[in-house]
Amino acid sequence: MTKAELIAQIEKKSSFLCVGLDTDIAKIPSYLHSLPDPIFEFNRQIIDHTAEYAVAYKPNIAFYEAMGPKGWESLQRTLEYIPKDIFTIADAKRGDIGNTSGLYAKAFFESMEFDSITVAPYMGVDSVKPFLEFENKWVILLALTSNAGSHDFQLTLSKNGKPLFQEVLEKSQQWGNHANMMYVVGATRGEKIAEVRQIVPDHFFLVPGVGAQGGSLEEVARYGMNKDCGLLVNSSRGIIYASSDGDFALRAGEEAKKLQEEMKILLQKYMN
Ligand SMILES: O=c1ccn([C@@H]2O[C@H](COP(=O)(O)O)[C@@H](O)[C@H]2O)c(=O)[nH]1
Repeated sequence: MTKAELIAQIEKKSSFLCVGLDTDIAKIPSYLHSLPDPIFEFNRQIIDHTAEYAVAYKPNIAFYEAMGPKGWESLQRTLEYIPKDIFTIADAKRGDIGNTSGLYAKAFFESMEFDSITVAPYMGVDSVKPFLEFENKWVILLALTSNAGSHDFQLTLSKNGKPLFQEVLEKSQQWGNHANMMYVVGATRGEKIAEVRQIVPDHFFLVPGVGAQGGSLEEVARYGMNKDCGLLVNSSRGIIYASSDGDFALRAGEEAKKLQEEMKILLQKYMN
């Protein structure tokens, strides 16, 4: 998907919502377990009830890998079911020496046809460049993550006085086709989002951490929004596990709608 197509979706739906498909067999209603592909059936119903409010879906690959070959099948079916005008993110957090990264890229961009993949930057330029060689495909680089452990490295100052997340942002601007790069910036990082936005004014951010992790959607929009919106805000558990009963998909739709309504107001207030 192109950047213009993504922006058009955001405008059309007045939404920058990404629904996280962190589908855990232990958490889905037990009556689905007797079906041939319970994970896909759960996702199908979630997609049916949230697609009008969402501009992106983000299956977290760990949840599917953990199920073995059946999990990969559920993932492929889910990807095929997502409407084609909605942006898809493989949250796989890959990155390795060049030839291996090239095969990760092929797996997620060609075999599976995701629009984007999350990539860890810490092996450097040759581990990221292979992902940037695919037209209209996107690398979403981990910059400042939402978890407490981001203090261990990302927020620690290097010998030239800059935090590592800043080095990642600055350095990655020199890598290959960096226009097709987005950055992961956690919603739990508050005002730090403004610092990130200053360094990369034009790039999209994938922002996990609202909902179950407690990040503020208002703060994300206030500090992170740019002229194109520039944000894809993810909520996984807060939407897909809004109910553990037979009304799970309806409740997911209601949660997605609530977020979309807030987003509509925030777009009017902060998009500049
Ligand atoms: O910094 C990061 C990077 C990725 N994630 C992923 O996003 C979702 C968040 O799920 P919630 O249930 O909405 O908390 C999940 O897939 C994480 O692996 C993140 O949380 N933080």
